[in-house]
Amino acid sequence: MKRGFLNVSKAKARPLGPALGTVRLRSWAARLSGGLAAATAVNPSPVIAPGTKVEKLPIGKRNVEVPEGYSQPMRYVERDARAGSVPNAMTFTTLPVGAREDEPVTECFFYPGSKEVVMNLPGFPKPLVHPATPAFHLSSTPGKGLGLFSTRALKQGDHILSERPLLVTVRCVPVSYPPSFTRDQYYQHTLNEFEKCLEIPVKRMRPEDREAFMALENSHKEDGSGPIVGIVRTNGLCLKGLLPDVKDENSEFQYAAICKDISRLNHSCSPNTMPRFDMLSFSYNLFAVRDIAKGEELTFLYTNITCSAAKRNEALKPYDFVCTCSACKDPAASDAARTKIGEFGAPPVYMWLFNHELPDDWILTECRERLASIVHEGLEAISEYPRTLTSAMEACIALGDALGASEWAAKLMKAKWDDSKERKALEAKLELEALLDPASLAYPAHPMWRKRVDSPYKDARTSPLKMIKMMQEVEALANRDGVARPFVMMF
Ligand SMILES: C[S@@+](CC[C@H](N)C(=O)[O-])C[C@H]1O[C@@H](n2cnc3c(N)ncnc32)[C@H](O)[C@@H]1O
Repeated sequence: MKRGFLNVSKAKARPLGPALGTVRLRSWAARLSGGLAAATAVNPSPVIAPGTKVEKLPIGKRNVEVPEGYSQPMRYVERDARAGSVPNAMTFTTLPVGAREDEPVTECFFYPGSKEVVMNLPGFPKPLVHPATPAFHLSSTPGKGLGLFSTRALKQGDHILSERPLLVTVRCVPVSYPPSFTRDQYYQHTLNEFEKCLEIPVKRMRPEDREAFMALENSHKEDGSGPIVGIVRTNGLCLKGLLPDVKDENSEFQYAAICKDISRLNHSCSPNTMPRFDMLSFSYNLFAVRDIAKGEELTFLYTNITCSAAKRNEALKPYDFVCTCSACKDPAASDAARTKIGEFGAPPVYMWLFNHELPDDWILTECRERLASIVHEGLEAISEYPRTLTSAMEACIALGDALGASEWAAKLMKAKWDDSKERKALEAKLELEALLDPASLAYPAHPMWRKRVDSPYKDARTSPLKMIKMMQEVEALANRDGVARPFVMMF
């Protein structure tokens, strides 16, 4: 599954979707000079700088000849698995290091530093935790090939499966090439070199894992992709959090993960499941984003689903199918609703907090309307859903309404697929659990507690000093716990 959202805005990049098929390159005119990065390569230009041009790998029928003699020699050296990355060289490794034979493992093709990001996590590797009773099975589905189906009725937030990916790989390899290459030759050369690199982790896989990997769907058989790159482009999920020193949120999406089961999920523009990656166990957990009936097909989003049906189907072209979900079949009303949800995001609680020209119930009315629209469109999987629940919960806290806040906290608790920084901050302090109880001391201790009802800024408009203090307080609240929450101020 390709999740083609590397080159979209931050807000749209948030939903974790399937993704590959875009490749981050330095500008075409600049011509890459770094060598292809194998385990021993020199100057692999590993982490592409923010702001560099994003280009899509080719799709459709192609047959491009590449002159011989420009392929980088691959020298691949096995080192002690416990050893870290080699500076300026890509790393092939198996995680977790030293796993038992019956423990699932992931073959990795990493930029320098990514192995350490994982290995240095306190508590890594945590064992996988599976649901007590199996919740899915694999079966064929008319017109879509294989797919996953529920084996029992599932409630929103139910855990469906856990799995370590078969492969985690960088989404492109920088290659060197002569100025005489055409753009098409350059793309083909990139695909050839990427295939050569990926042969290494695939060869390293356990035989049963290699068999499962090579049996995955390939929708890139005619565009010049080799068999492994084709499988990666068809089945890769965007994976973030593996780069050291990330400054640009979009550059986090430089890895793709290919899974035995999750990669069998078919696309829907109103998906009923969402995976969340857990770095400590190095595994995906798949959750139901709403109630699912026994026997229903489990689905996932391959692309941004808050745009028009025409744009979605354009983005789905690399997967070689046309979506026939109800929103695509009847886009008139759905297109407008989805575009609105995508454009407006979650209701801006920090904008309302001290804006006393807006009524006290303004934010909750907005949240309820937006949630109704999200649920109507079947978009619970997108980040706006938990963010709207968070806005509603925080609004109640700011109004001193612990009972109301605890009801929103219970809804937010079920959104277990939410992997936002806000959610991680709540989880780190076990705050969400505490907020489930309206009598909890977590309420009076909460930084937003009664901020709106006890606001000293009701007459801020008449005092520039108060206005400045108010802006500082909003900023401090929005950026608490080291998390930069989106906030806007409009007065
Ligand atoms: C990641 S695979 C999903 C599993 C795949 N059906 C299989 O048999 O392994 C992606 C491929 O599944 C098919 N597919 C996924 N979603 C689909 C949909 N909504 N309608 C038709 N085909 C779909 C397309 O062939 C696509 O290239």
